[in-house]
Amino acid sequence: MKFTETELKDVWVIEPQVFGDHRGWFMETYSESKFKDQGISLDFVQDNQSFSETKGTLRGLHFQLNPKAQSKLIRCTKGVIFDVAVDIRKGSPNYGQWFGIELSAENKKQLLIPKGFAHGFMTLTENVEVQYKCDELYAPECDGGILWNDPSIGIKWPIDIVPVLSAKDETAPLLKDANLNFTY
Ligand SMILES: Cc1cn([C@H]2C[C@H](O)[C@@H](COP(=O)(O)OP(=O)(O)O[C@H]3O[C@@H](C)C(=O)[C@@H](O)[C@H]3O)O2)c(=O)[nH]c1=O
Repeated sequence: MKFTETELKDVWVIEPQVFGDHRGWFMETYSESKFKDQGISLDFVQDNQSFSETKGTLRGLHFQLNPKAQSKLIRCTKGVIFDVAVDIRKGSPNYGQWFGIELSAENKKQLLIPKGFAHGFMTLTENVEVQYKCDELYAPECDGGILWNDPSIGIKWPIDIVPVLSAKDETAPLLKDANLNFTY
């Protein structure tokens, strides 16, 4: 398992060791001890999976507020996504900055997004499955969102289209108007 910290402190790209043989391949997708060796200690309590039919579907940017903030370990198990983390911790030197990476069933990369970050992804193929682990349970009363194309963040989404969005995501607030309770 290879861990690479991104230019956004605390956001990690994790690449598995893939063992191939005549049957196919095997990989570990999470190892408590290997994460701890990197100084990353998380207690995952919920696993999620989503399916998006249409290329250009965008889910995000989402977070849960304290005290139900979530760290997420994200991977794409079918198709390709552009996965994005935005630092929304007030007082962080990277406040409002984003990191994006292609995750795919083929490249098997994972993105680790800590508490205090918003998360979103755009599907770059049809029929995309995304799976992620969370270290806090779903708490709809703490649900929060930021508009996917907030110009103050300036995410460069790879496909220049009006994406397929949920009704909630279409009307999400700008970062400057979002109700946030994360501190750095
Ligand atoms: C996130 C979530 C949703 N739900 C329900 C609520 C709703 O009726 C339905 C669909 O929820 P959403 O529209 O919020 O699903 P979605 O837009 O896929 O939300 C997800 O987006 C990505 C980017 C994330 O980072 C996730 O944490 C989550 O916010 O599923 C749960 O029951 N448990 C959960 O953990």
